[in-house]
Amino acid sequence: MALSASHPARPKEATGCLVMADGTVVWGKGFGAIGSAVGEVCFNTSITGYQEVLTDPSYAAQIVTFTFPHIGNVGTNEEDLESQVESAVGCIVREEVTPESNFRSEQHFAEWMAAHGKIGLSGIDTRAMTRLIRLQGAPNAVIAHDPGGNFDLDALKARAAQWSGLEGMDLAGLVTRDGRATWNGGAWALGKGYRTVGGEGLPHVVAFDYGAKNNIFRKLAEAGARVTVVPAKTSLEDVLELQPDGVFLSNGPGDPAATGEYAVPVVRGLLERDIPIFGICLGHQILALAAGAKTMKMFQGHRGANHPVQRVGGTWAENENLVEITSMNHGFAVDGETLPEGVVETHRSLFDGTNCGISITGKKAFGVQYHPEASPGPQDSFYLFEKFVGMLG
Ligand SMILES: NC(=O)CC[C@H](N)C(=O)O
Repeated sequence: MALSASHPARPKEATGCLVMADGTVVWGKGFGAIGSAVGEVCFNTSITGYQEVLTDPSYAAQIVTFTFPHIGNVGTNEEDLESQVESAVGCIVREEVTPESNFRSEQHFAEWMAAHGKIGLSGIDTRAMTRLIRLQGAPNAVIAHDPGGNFDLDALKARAAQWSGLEGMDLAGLVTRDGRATWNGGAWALGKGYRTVGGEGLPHVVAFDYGAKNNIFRKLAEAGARVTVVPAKTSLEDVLELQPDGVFLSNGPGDPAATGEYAVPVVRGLLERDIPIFGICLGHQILALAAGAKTMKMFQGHRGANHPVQRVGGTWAENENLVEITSMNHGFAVDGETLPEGVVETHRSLFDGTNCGISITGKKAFGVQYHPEASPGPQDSFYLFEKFVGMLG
């Protein structure tokens, strides 16, 4: 169904809609949870991994448009969840979800969406939606599903328009875990599931959970670390008491600048004490803020599994110019123009030149804007986990 700002009448068969803050209404077929949810509409160009994308907490308060037309066709399973906490509120897809066809599937995608409280909208011209986001920026919108087809468009529009948007929003505090945990999950193998790794005597990584994807902790553990995961608001004293050999800063949702009250000062304290640090995505942004740089909301975020990133210097100079194909999911970025002295840009996006990595001169501290843990996505950047754990002790 085409996009229109003219409030087209509801087609008889429409059981779902997206209503944007400017009043644009898109009709489709609803699936998954019944009800409505507000969020920022983004697009993701990954061809595989919809279940991992939809359970990545970095997507909290977002509605994901999948550019790949067939979503849901391999069903869902319990193993491919990246978290159990709040994540994407819904998704927009081209084709109606078909019966699942995969030997690993345990549940139909639409049932899984319903069980996880996520709203789906199918039959949408996702190319037009993507073009709209590219040309106008990511809109705030309400996604709604009602099998009876009753929608109060004025109320939905008002809700979308009144929503504050992601800028300035602190969501990491919302999706983080409550308590401290020892992480010992490792790599997955067919028929065996996730293996158990870890143990005493290994370098100790204290990992902040700002809304982490499970595969990050698996990769750290597989690289040979003993991993203790701590909540987002853990104090500097509590981290130091755990005697970390290194500290990891995870991905997470919301505006990085909104973590300035809790995460940024703690990371500044860790930097002052020369504790090795590795940050991914939100963690990268927090590291940059702690080092004195600024972050900004991007006009268009980066979300997909084929984003080329070039190594441009810093501690990576030995492999300068090499390109990594990366998995990404971010709508904010470190402003490369604001890097203070002593903070070196290590990676840059080949799509738009935005900052994709930093390292801190004279310290074992670095971060990348992309997702080296993949899940979904290419595995070019797994080396970062080994690099970090190799620095410790
Ligand atoms: N994946 C992430 O950690 C996202 C970081 C941040 N919330 C952003 O959108 O830029």
